[in-house]
Amino acid sequence: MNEQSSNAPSRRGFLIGMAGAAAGAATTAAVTAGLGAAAPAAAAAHAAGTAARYEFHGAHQAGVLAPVRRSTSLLALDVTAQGAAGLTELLQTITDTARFLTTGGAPRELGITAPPSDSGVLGPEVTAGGLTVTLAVGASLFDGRFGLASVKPSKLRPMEDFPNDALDRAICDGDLLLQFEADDNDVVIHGVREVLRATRAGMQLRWRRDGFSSPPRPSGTPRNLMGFKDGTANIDRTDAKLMDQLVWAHGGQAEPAWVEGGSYLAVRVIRMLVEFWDRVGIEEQQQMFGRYKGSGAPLTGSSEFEDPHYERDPNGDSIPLSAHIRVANPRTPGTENQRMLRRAFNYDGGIDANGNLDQGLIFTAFNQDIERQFVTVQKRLIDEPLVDYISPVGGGYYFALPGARDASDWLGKGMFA
Ligand SMILES: C=CC1=C(C)c2cc3[nH]c(cc4nc(cc5[nH]c(cc1n2)c(C)c5CCC(=O)O)C(CCC(=O)O)=C4C)c(C)c3C=C
Ligand SMILES: [Fe+2]
Repeated sequence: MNEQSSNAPSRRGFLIGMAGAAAGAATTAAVTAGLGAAAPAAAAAHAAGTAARYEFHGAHQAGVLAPVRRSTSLLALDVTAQGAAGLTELLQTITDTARFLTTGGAPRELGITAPPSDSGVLGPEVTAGGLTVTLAVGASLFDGRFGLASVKPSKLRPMEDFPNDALDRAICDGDLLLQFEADDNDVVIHGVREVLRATRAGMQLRWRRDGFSSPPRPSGTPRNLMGFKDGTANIDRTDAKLMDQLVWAHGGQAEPAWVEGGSYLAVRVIRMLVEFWDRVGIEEQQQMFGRYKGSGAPLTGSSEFEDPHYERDPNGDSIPLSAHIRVANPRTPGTENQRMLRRAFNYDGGIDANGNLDQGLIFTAFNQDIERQFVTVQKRLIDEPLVDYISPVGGGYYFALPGARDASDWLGKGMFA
């Protein structure tokens, strides 16, 4: 990793830099955003020109339950470090770098002859900027290269092709997935650059997709690029009991002990055929989702956050039986434990070879059990009318590691216990 490049700081040197960083953080006007009140805190801090900060240490990685922020980058990587020792050093370096970036502070001075220790993209002082860095592992990490085959999370596997998928395998799976998320693009890009710089000899980029979330237009939940509010009926991330039932994996008979506090992450890069979609009448669009485009209200109601009433609409006269929300969550007894924590981002990839817009959704969802939740729901959605207007092209299944509990801990340590 870093010692391969004479310009890059060693891990030990990097840790020395941390001391300055921590001191610097205390002098910034940072707002430590509690997870529950994080969205208003982040918005207020942003308006005031100060930066939100999410606590790096804890039983869980902060990026899982933090509110969706405006900018994200997902990077899938393959590990090139050798053996358990090489992987250990890589994970420690990722942890140390993420700890510094999400805390903020002054980068280490290396003297005038060496290249600077930081790109300077954020100026002389690194702002936390509402950054979270979430590290997840893919099934291929457990293939035997690192002696980890016996501790693989039991449900982790490469992502299969579903009917109607058009997966480009070059943008699927990977040993690791890193998700950077922050209030602004420059904070995300800075984070990506610094983590890749520190780990250049230990891992290789496999695919990357950048995304964004819209501000409320005009209020409530952000909109996707089909113009619908996306995230309205999500599960309540501030409900700790619910998160224990639906998001956090638990070590025990079915899972290795180290997975406690982690979560299965489904990522789907789903292209939207926006040129076709924009020619569909509003009535038909709303019937496909089961919600009003303007307000986000279910077609059985009038305000965004009221529940759809399927019991009053058994034949689908208001919300068709094939509507996206009705198929995804029929709200029938026995389907409650299929719910998942969705975190959707829009992407704009420019144009394709035919001159069509390459836009879509980076669908991400955290699950306690990827089979019981994401896979079950995805199978139900196979024949929904919306499939004519979308094309899943990439993604994968990953396991978001439990959090680093303190400054001596590192992400993934439990796998080696
Ligand atoms: C397998 C899971 C899901 C995939 C893949 C998925 C893709 C997808 N979704 C939208 C737009 C919307 N989805 C909405 C709700 C919704 N979607 C899923 C699951 C998947 N969606 C669930 C579980 C739900 C919640 C249903 C409920 O509980 O009522 C909505 C409505 C607003 C909301 O609640 O978020 C929209 C809009 C797109 C465009 C898309 C693929 C491109
Ligand atoms: Fe959906």
